[in-house]
Amino acid sequence: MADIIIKNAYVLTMDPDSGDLKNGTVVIEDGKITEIGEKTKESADTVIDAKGSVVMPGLANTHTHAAMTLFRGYADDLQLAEWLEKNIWPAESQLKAEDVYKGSLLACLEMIKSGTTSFADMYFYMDETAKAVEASGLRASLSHGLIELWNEEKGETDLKEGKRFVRAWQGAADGRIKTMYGPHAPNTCSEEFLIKVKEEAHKDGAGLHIHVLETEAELNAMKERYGKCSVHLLEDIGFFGPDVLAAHCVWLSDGDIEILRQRGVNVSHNPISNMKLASGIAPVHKMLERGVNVTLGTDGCASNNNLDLFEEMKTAALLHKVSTGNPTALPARQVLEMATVNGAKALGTETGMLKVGRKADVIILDMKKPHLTPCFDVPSHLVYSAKGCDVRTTIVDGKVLMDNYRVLALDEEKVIEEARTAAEELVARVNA
Ligand SMILES: O=c1[nH]cnc2c1ncn2[C@@H]1O[C@H](CO)[C@@H](O)[C@H]1O
Ligand SMILES: [Zn+2]
Repeated sequence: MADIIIKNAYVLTMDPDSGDLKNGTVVIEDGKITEIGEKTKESADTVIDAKGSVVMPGLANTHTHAAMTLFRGYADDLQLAEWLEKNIWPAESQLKAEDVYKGSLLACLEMIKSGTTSFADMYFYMDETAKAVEASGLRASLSHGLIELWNEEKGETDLKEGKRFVRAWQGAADGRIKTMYGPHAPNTCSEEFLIKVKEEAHKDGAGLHIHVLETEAELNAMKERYGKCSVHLLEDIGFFGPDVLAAHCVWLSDGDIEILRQRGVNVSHNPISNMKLASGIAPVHKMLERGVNVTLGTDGCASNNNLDLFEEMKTAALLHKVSTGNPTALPARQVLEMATVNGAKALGTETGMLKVGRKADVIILDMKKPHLTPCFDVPSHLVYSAKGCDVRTTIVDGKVLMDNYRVLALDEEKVIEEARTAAEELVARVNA
């Protein structure tokens, strides 16, 4: 007997070896997809009639700072340096562990409700984010942010905490939690420090999550300090490999793109954050053309201001059409690939496709809505018309976290209320 059968759905597999099914069935057992077809002979405890719905792989948010939900709308319409150094960092200095728990739990709730089933995070008090992931049922790759700022002592302290975190949580929550090292950026960590972090990550078999060339200011600072850009510095110290997740990658030269491709680096494109902070436009069209694994991220809620990957998909598709002057750039299916298949590859998670043997991270979208009617092309609707709130059911690791808009994994009202109170008290401490 299976655990879950989803029937009568449009099945968007995202599997290059098999097409979509207009009216199909997905069977889930022991956390995995065991059958996909027109019909099944199986029976199951839970049978979901998905008539008028689309079933597809859950989305992967490859760059966020979950607890920054607490700073949603806190410091908008500012330059990145002023935003980060004058507003966000002083506010973060007042953060307590329990704030990070409440903010992360709010983020998990928002992700479950908008179809994101896995995410990559870099922040502080990461035990709390890990506990929130554990409680929520989501899948995540978590790292403690290392901001050395050329202070050797701070570097040591951060790295020690990063290592403790990696060792404490690697493979936790039935393997739903993976850990990474999170050196913040090449302009906030020294060359020597980045080398040390890379060595520790290799020793522990953990990945590396880093911001790269987000702003022109970073590019200029790197050229001044080292006579080369961040990508060349990281290349020269042997930092790059398929275990690296590089967020932003806005200010790339063609040579940089070639390095990222050769090293199999995973790029997290965050169009909304880049547009909001006016950081620039990442050369995503070129990267994809050359075969770089480009994925999608929202960045934190202070620079987005939500975690809805459906919004991110639409923004990516539109931004690269207007920036290349080519309306055929980033078509809907390619954008969906970035948010599913490519994201899963970057996080190393055996998800991202509906395929027999893959882990069952699955979402169901309700298509019987005014803004989704009529429907000639499902991928096109998912990118250009749908919103996260059209997701009615979210399944991770074969467990139903939200059933027909009802969140089972968390107490929704309590999570919202506690995060709201924590955020207000935090801002009161900052202003005191
Ligand atoms: O877009 C961004 N660029 C640079 N830093 C960021 C961005 N968003 C969040 N953080 C900062 O990264 C640290 C996580 O370890 C936090 O200080 C967070 O505020
Ligand atoms: Zn970030």
